[in-house]
Amino acid sequence: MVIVSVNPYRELPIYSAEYVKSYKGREIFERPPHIFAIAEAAYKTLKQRSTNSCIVISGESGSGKTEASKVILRYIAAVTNSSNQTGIERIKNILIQTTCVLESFGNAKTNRNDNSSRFGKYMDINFDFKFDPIGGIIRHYLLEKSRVVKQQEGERNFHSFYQLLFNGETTKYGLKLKPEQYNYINQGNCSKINKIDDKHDYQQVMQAMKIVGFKQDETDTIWKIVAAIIHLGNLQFEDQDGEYCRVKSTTDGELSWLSKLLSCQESDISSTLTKRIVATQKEIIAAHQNTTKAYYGRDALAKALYERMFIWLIDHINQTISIDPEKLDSYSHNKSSLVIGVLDIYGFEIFTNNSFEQLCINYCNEKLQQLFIELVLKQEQEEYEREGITWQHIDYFNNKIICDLIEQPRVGIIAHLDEACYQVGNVTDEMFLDSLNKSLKTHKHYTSWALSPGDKLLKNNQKHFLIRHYAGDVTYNVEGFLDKNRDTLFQDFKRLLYNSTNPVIKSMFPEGKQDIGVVTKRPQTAGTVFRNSMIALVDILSSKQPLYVRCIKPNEEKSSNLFDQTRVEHQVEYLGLLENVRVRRAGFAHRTPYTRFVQRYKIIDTVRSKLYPKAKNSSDKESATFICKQLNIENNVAYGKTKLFIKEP
Ligand SMILES: Nc1ncnc2c1ncn2[C@@H]1O[C@H](COP(=O)(O)OP(=O)(O)OP(=O)(O)O)[C@@H](O)[C@H]1O
Repeated sequence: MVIVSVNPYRELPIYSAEYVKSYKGREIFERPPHIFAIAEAAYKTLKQRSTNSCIVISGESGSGKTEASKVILRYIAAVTNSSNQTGIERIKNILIQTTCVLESFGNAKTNRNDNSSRFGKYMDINFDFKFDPIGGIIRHYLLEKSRVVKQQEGERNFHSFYQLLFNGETTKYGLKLKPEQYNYINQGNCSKINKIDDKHDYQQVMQAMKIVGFKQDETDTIWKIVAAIIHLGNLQFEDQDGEYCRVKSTTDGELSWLSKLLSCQESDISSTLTKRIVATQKEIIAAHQNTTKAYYGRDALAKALYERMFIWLIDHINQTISIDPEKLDSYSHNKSSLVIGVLDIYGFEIFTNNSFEQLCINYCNEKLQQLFIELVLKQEQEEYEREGITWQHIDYFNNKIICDLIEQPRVGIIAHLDEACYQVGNVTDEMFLDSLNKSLKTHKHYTSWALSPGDKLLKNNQKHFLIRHYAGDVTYNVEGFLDKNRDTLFQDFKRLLYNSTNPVIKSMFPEGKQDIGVVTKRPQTAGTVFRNSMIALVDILSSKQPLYVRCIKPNEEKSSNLFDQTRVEHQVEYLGLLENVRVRRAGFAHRTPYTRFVQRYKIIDTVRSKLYPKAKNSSDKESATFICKQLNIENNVAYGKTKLFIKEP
């Protein structure tokens, strides 16, 4: 089942209680297309067939995925349990409020969307045997943490930073300067934007955190971390003879504020930022860092702090909403609860400068498109062939070749990146690009400046490679790829924060417990972790009955050139919607095994119903044929080997 949702970019009066009522309990074909209809279909799948389903929301950045996911959550909350049982009401409320918290810490203004999700989210909602929500679990995917220290022109850091700076209580965090004066906040030159009221949003987040169950000291710690990162960005180093450096003393006392906010000793912070503890076979020494290395370490610390805090937030939410396995017995008959999953993940994006994160985001969208092709276009057509139904094959572009290009072991882009990261010696981003060029020079969906110097997208971009994605060509700048893939946080920083006297901060860095000199296993690279998480996500989605929301970003009001393909046409094309309609129109919307069909509809067989189960002498297929004849729907059905196929009325 697929619904196409075009972002209206304005409030429409179509989500009211009246609308909920008009979709509740209705079949999908009874009412006009609506996100509520998809949510209702998922809920019906659960109720009528005791089958888990998932709603996959996809589309490019800014097409309305997050808004659609919120509409779905609100609908499910509205149609379930109205008897006001406190436990269920509490869960429903928390599920809705988590969105507000996650948007504050995981969303940011980009050049494509003022409220863009910079992480992926998959939420399972658990239902009990009365089909009421009893809990849930959120899985998260790669937060774009590089944004914490670097933003492109016209973009902002995560909303949380501005919510803290504009809420009027900044003095308690030592934030006395204007937002434009903080280095981690001001790079996009747009701290304040018209469409977002940060002060108001801060109040809402505080309220939501309370409802979700954060204790006061936990909420305080979260904002202290955000404030500490802002201070960290203004911390400067001064050179001492080219080899050494020290923290520059400033009038704003960043170091002392960092100490207060992170509950760590000022001297420990300073030495961790300027020295690196190295254990040799004989001794443990503190190696001095030059300013370049110190700034690198400072940025790594800021990114790690934010990422760990974000993961801690989600873990904490999960602890509040996840169902206790011990109690599953009282919720369900078979020790497992029924589930509706909702996937809202970052959409396909092309910026002026695309980096490692865009490669991951666009790879994720390739995987989702592949799943759509597998489930909606490929399997559908294969089923007709398997069942022996006459079928005219409908062609479509299969993007598996692009998924392979990125994810294949040994030869894919991620494998090349890992290999470059694991090599000893001074391996550079350019060397990684060379290895791609050598290995992928004949690949239809890969090129680079060295391979196609005449390509207009690659002109003068010697450090870029280009992937011909299903949704368009994207050039990626390799600068920083190795570093982002290694994703190293020095043990010194983990030790520093593990020794914080704030228990929440301490709990975010458990590896800091390790003694100096202990050799640990090499962690997986960011690229491999992401690839594995995408493969696992596809497995989760494939195990459920999928329903699709395909979001479309509308055309600009003033389209620049009438002869250009419009943005909507482009999306319709790459999303494979035309092929989807063709398969659907030529095919059969409903199918059911003969046994189940006869079991359910034998009552309609007025001639022979009294004879059941004796009419079983005839096969289920014969009985089904008989029933269809009586209903006079023969022209709309096809008889497969094991299933009856029925067209839309
Ligand atoms: N159904 C809707 N009604 C009104 N406005 C909407 C609706 N859907 C989206 N919008 C508007 O479009 C903006 C972008 O939508 P949204 O954040 O849901 O996009 P997205 O597809 O999740 O993008 P990203 O991939 O960047 O996270 C919203 O902030 C809102 O202003």
